[in-house]
Amino acid sequence: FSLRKNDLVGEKEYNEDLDVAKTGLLKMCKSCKSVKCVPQIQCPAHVRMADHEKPQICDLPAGKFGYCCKTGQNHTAGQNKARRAAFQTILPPDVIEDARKNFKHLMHGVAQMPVNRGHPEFTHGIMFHSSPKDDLHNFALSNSAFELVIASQVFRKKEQVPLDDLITNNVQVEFSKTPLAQNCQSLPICRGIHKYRTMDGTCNNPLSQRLHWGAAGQPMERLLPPAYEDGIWTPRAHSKDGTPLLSARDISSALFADVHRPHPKYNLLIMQFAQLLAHDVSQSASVRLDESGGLVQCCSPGGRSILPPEKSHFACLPIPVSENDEFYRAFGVRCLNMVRLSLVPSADCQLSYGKQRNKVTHYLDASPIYGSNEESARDLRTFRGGQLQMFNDFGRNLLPLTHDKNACGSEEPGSTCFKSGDGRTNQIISLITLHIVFAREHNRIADILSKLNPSSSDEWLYQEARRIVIAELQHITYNEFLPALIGPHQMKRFRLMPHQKGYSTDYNIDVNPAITNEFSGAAFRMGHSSVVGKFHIHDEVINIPDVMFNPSRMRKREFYDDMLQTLYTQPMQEVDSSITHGLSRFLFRGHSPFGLDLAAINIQRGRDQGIRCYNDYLQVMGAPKLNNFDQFPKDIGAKLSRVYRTPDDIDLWVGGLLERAVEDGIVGITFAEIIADQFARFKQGDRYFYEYNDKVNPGAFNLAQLQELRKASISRLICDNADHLTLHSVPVAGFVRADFPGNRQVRCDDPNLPSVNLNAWRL
Ligand code: HEM
Ligand SMILES: [Ca+2]
Repeated sequence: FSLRKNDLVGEKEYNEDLDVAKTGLLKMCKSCKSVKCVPQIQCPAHVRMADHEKPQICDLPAGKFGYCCKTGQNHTAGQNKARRAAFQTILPPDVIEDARKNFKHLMHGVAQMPVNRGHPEFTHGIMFHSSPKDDLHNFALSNSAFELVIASQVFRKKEQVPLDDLITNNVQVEFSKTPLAQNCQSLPICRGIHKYRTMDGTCNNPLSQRLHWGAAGQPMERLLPPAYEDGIWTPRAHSKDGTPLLSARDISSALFADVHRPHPKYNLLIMQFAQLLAHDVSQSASVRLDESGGLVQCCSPGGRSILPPEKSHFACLPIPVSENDEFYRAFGVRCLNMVRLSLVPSADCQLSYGKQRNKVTHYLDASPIYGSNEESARDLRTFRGGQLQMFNDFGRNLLPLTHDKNACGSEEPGSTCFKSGDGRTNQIISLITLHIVFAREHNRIADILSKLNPSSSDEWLYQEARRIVIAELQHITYNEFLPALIGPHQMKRFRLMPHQKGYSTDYNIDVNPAITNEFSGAAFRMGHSSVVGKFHIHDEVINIPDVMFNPSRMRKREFYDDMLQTLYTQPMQEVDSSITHGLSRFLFRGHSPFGLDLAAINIQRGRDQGIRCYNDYLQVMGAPKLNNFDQFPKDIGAKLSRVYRTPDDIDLWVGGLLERAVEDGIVGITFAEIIADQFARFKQGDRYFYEYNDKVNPGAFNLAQLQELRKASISRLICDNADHLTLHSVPVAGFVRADFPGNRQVRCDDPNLPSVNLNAWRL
């Protein structure tokens, strides 16, 4: 459905906004001096300001006003600094003592229920896996963050700190000046200026206090303050009217049926590309039992019941299943395992709410291909000719194989499991296909560069090919993918379209590129609705749960080409209130008769991440809140009213999916805005973005190279890296269904499919 009637892009409302401006509550300015004119969502503190405090309004390129606003960092920060001195700014010793006691108690009370290999919840755990070393590191960091979070809880209670001050970072207590300082993280050290981006994303922003921005391991940011019940880490569990919220599983089964609704325009390749992007910019980590990465179990065997509190790990957030559940009833399942996300101390190490750790580089930098730290990057290289390792399978280059038994969860001898820069590569076989495309592209480019410049070193070839691959990925994302996803209107308002010529001047040193909880915990999970339950490959029908963490089919000679063809020809599913049972009943089922429910997981995860309810995001975009279920279309309103007490309770992921898609886009307006904000950060906050000149980017492309990179397209990329056994032609518009009017199928050698000419890299 559309919110247009009561908000956002309607011409009438735009004029009304201007009337308000003229009558004086809001001031109008033609252009913003020293600050930028941004859409309201990029100036989110405006919702907490009185009318006379609001920033000046200004015109945005595609209509609707924006705010003159210094934006891009610390959105949840308080506006009223004067209030800060109201409470203690030092941490009293008894708070520290109590915090340490509480922390020890939590760590000793942990349950030791095993999570068995092969079970759906074991496979769910693999989603957060990267390497044994990283598990160890994560365990230590997460414990540090918990000790600080507990200290914050004790302090808040003792000092009676108002919730509002806490969630807007208005309490100035620095742990670095207390005995808890050993839990603080140190800032990275950057020596000189790097021509190439670092593997872990450090040293991107040039200011000394911001060298960690966007780096792997840094916390997720937020658009709005968290919705924790205690302001710190207790998940939202109550309706605005004080009654308990319904279980995420009940909401999932009432609202998200499995209805086949093929998208009239877009194909599955766009779904698959979206997942690769999601993995590039976000990987959270679940809390672990011990240093070796043992998984936490919150349900009794067989999911028969939720473990009682005295046997439960402190990070348990299991999903209750009703006795009469339409699906799980048949198996006697009353509990779906769910463990809360790991936290990380923030760089300023101040008393605050819990901040979730992102394990990968926040930047859009092809980290799933190269890795998010120096060590995993080295592990993927051959150190000859700039090449990445490949597994040569009877003449076809596939990703290298791995023996890490946690990468696919299977211990069967001889089973196939691939290695890449990301621990989730084997999650679904179509994702592996795209990984192979990009890894082959790297090697193809390194090979051409070495022929053009025979005396160049392995390091130069590797870094230069990497820089080109990242540029291609960024260009395809901003030129082909994003316009399809969020529509042309948002592209203009957020200034996201690539330039046709010359350099972009959009770099903004004040923009923190970090992903927001709203993006990774809700908006970009829109992709789960676009997934299809069955792949059709010639006469074979493959149920998706059968190819999750089970990639052996990739070794069939023609499978890679065939899978690519399927991604081109099969439509994606509409992004709406339908989720395939392959995800909502059988997720990671393996050999079990039932699996997990990803829709319920997304809802529960949103509560874990402290994401506010849907209505708050309508407000931050400048749209009125929904006060009544009657404001939704009849059937949706009726269903919603059965699972939520008031419209103020609706989870963001749910509300966003129920909206009608924006014009010429795939997602509704709320997700479109959150996604647009995020991709604006990836662009404005990344010094190494491919369109910047050498005043900004120490590894800038020259103009001739940049002009070549603008020829990159998803279809050229696939053509250049296919086996050409069954795939010989591609549609010109690669994300659009081949049968969509106006889309043409061309042979891979057709000159109408331009190529990036690497002669521009001859030294
Ligand atoms: C193809 C089938 C897919 C499966 C089986 C799958 C499964 C999962 C699972 C199990 C999680 C972790 C859930 C949690 O515990 O919170 C997850 C997270 C996520 N998924 Fe998917 N997903 C799929 C496709 C996609 C697609 C197409 C997108 C596209 C945009 C996407 C975006 C995300 C995002 C943004 C996250 C959060 C990542 C993080 O911050 O950790 N997924 N997915
Ligand atoms: Ca990345």
